[in-house]
Amino acid sequence: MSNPVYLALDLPQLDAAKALAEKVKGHVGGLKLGLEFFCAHGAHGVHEIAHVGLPIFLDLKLHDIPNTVAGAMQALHVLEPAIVTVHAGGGRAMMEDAKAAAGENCKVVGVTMLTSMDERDLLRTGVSGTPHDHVMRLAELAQDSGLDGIVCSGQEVKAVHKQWKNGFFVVPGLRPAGSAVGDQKRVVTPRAARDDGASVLVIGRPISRAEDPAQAARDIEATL
Ligand SMILES: O=c1ccn([C@@H]2O[C@H](COP(=O)(O)O)[C@@H](O)[C@H]2O)c(=O)[nH]1
Repeated sequence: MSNPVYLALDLPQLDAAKALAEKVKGHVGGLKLGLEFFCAHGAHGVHEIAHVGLPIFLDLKLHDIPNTVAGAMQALHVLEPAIVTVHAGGGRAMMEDAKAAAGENCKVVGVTMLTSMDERDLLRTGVSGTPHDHVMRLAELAQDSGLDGIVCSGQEVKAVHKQWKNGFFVVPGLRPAGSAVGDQKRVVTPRAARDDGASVLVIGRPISRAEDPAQAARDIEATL
């Protein structure tokens, strides 16, 4: 089985991001580039990181009208990402058009409810009910829209996996036992997420901020 860990390269400096990716490349299965990296370094930065030789996950969380999101997906073909995220809250037409416009080998996954939010945060956005119910509702919409899978927390992945057997499930908000939680609220360990059906384990600070990132990545790999 290939390594399901994708390292989130949330670093402002391109050189530092490249150096980190080179250090851990033997112990992770892919590299995730998000808004912080893409806003700072754009397509050039993605090409630079692609030289490391691991699959690239562009976590851009696209959320706009269908025509605009489809145009953005088209523009990403040249970067050959393995995975791209859109917000499931963008609705059915947006997700259908995003998937139709994606490159042939690119998985499109819908972000359901950010792992940094809990039930109280959800209520403040005007949505009553539990994170579980909200994630299940958006997972069904993403599946009906033809997406490959969703992003959810490790607290929901078991239930989603039961409902969507061949779905592709990306799980961030992962913390090895004893590590700092930071701004994440719906957190589980990497092992628990994998056991519950996660396809990809997204891990950032527990590796990138460790004194020895390669050792931290090895330690996580050993728990899986
Ligand atoms: O719901 C979500 C969606 C995306 N993320 C991203 O994952 C990483 C997590 O980083 P850590 O340092 O391990 O907390 C980060 O890039 C987020 O943008 C998420 O955390 N939750």
